[in-house]
Amino acid sequence: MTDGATTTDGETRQLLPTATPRQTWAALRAEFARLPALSAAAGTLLVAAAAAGLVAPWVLGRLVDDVIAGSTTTRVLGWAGVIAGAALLAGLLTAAGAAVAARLGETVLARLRERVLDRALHLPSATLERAGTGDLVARAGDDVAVVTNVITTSGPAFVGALLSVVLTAAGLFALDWRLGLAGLAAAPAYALALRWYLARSVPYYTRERVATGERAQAMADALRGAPTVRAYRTEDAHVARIADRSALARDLSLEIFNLHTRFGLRINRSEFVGLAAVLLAGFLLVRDDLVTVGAATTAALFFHRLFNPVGLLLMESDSVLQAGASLARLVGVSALPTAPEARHGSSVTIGRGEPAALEVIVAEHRYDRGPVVLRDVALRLAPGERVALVGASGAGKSTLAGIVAGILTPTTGSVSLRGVPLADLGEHRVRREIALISQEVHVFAGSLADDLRLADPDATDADLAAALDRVGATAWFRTLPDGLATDVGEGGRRLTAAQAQQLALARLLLADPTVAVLDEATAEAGSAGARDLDRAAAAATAGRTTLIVAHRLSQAATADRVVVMEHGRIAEQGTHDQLLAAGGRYSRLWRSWRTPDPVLPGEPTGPPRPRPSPGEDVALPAVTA
Ligand SMILES: Nc1ncnc2c1ncn2[C@@H]1O[C@H](COP(=O)(O)OP(=O)(O)OP(=O)(O)O)[C@@H](O)[C@H]1O
Repeated sequence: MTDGATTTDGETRQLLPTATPRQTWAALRAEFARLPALSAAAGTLLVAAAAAGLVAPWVLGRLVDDVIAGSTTTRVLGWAGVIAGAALLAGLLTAAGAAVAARLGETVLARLRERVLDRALHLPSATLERAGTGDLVARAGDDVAVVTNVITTSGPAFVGALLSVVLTAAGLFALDWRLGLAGLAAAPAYALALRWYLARSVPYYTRERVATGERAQAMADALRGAPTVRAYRTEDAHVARIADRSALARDLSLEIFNLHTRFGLRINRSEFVGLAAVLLAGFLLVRDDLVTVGAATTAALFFHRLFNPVGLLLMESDSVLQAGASLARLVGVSALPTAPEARHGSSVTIGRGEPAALEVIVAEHRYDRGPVVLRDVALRLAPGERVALVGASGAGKSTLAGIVAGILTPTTGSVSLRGVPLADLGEHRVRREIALISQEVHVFAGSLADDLRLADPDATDADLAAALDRVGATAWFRTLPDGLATDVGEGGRRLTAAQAQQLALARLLLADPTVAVLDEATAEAGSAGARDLDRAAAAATAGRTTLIVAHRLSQAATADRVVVMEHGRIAEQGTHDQLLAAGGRYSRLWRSWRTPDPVLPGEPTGPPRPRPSPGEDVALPAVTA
C-alpha cells in the first residue's frame, strides 16, 4: 500500500503509504462509531429532511385527483396547508441536518488530523528520511485543506442530495414500477455527461492549481526580494512575470467556467430525457387506467425534484473524488505503526553522563535503489573519544554521521552502542542516547526558553541560562529584551545562523546524550564566528563520545582522531599529527587549507585561511553559510 513518485532523475522513490478505498472507509466508519450520538443525529436529520421533501409532490398528486373528483375548496386549502407545513419542516430539517453533519465531519477530521500529526512526529527517522518531509507537509497541509473544504462547504449538501436521490427514486418506484423505470431512462445520459466532465475537469483543475501556485510564487519572490528587485531596477520585469502568470491563471479559470456551462447543458439534456420518459409513461399508464392522473403528476414532480440534487452530485463529484484521494493519503499516515520500541531494551541501562563506546560496521549503504555511497566502513568510537570525519564533498560523511546517529539504517551493516545494536535499543532510547546536530538547525517559533526546553522539559531557567553561557551565547542572549521569554523563530526575533547553531549546542547540553554527532557547517572557516562555534562545540561535547563532520579543518585538528573519507570508504585515519607526518590525503588537504601560513592549531598567529587549491584533486568540504 505504498505509492511511488517519480523524481526528476526518473527514479521511483517510495513515499508514505496511501490507504486503499476499503481501508479509508473502515477508518471513517470507526471514527463515526466513536461518535454514535452525533452520527445518529446527523443521519436521522438528513434522512428526515429528504423524506419531508417528498411530501409536497405527493400531496400535489392527491390534490389533482381530488380536484378531478370534484373536491371542496376547504379540502384543497387543507392540502395547501400540508404542503406549506412540509416545506417549512423540510427547510428546518435540512438546515439542522447540515449543521450537525458539518459538526460531525469537523470532529472526525480534527481527530484524523491529530493522528496524522502524531504519527508524522513519531515516524521512525529512517522512514521520515526516506519519504522526505515534503510529502508529509503536503499531507498535513494541502490534503487536510482539501478535505476540510469539502466537509465544511459541499459535504453535508452532497450527503443530503445523495439521500434525496435515493429516497425520491424509491418514491418513484413506490408509485408504480413502470414510472420508476421511466425515470431510470435518464441514468445513461447522466453517466455519459459525468464521464465527459471528469475526463476534462481533473486535468483542468491540476493545471489551474499549478498556475495559481506559480502566480503566488512569483508574487512572493518579488516581495521577499524587494530590495534586490529595486537595486537592479527589475520592477517592470517582475510585474510582467506576475502579469503573465496571472493571465494564465485567469484564462484557465475562464475555461473552467466554460466547462461548467457545457456540463450544465449536458445535465439539462439528461433531465429532459428523464422527464420526457416519465411524462410519456404517465400518459400511457393513465390512458390504460393503470395509475391515476394524480400519481402521474406526483411522478413528474418527483423526477423534477431530482434535478437539483443530481446536478449537485454531478457538479461536486470531482471535488468529492479529490477529497477522497486526500482522505486516503491522510488515513495512510494515520494507520502507520509508531516507531518500534526496544525489543529487549529493559536490560540496557541508560548511563547518562557515562561515556560509551559506539561501533559502526557498514558493508554497504545505498539510498533506495541508488548507487552504493558507503562501502566497507568499520569505525569504533571509544568512550569519550572525539573523532572528526574529513573528506571531499560527496565522500559520504553526512551519510555515515546519519547512520551513527541512528537516523539512517545501513543497507547492510549494524551500529551498536555499548555492544547493543541500535535496533534493539528502540527509537526512543536511541534518540535519548545519541543526539545529532544536522546542517539545518530549526528554531521553533516560541520563546527561547520553550525552544531550549524541547531538549529537557524539566530544566529550570538557571539551567537554560547556564547552557547558553557554556556555548558562548552570553553576549547576545543577555541583551535580549525579555531574556529567555523572548520570542524567537518564525514571527519572533530572527537568530543568525551562528546563534541558531549555539542554540542547538545548548539543546545538546541540556539533552545530555551519551553520544554527540555534529554535522554543522555554519560559519565560514577562519572567521571569528567559526572559532566561537568550534569552542562552543568543544564545550557541548566535552566528555561525550563524539563524531564530528569537520566542515572546517580546525575542527579536525583538535579531535582525538581524524578519519578521512573518500568515495564512500575510509581512506586513512589517525591523529592529526600522525596524518600530517604520513604525508597522505589529509596532509594535502591541511596544507591547501592553511597555505600560505601552515601554523598548527592553537597557535595564536591568526586564524586559518581557506584557499582554493588549483590542480589539487582534493576539494575542500562544502561549507553551508
Ligand atoms: N537523501 C539522499 N538520497 C540519495 N542520495 C543521497 C542522499 N544523501 C546523500 N546522497 C548521496 O550520497 C553520497 C554521499 O553524500 P553525503 O552527503 O553523505 O556526502 P558528504 O561527504 O557529507 O558531502 P557534503 O560534505 O557535501 O555534505 C553523495 O553521492 C550524495 O549524492
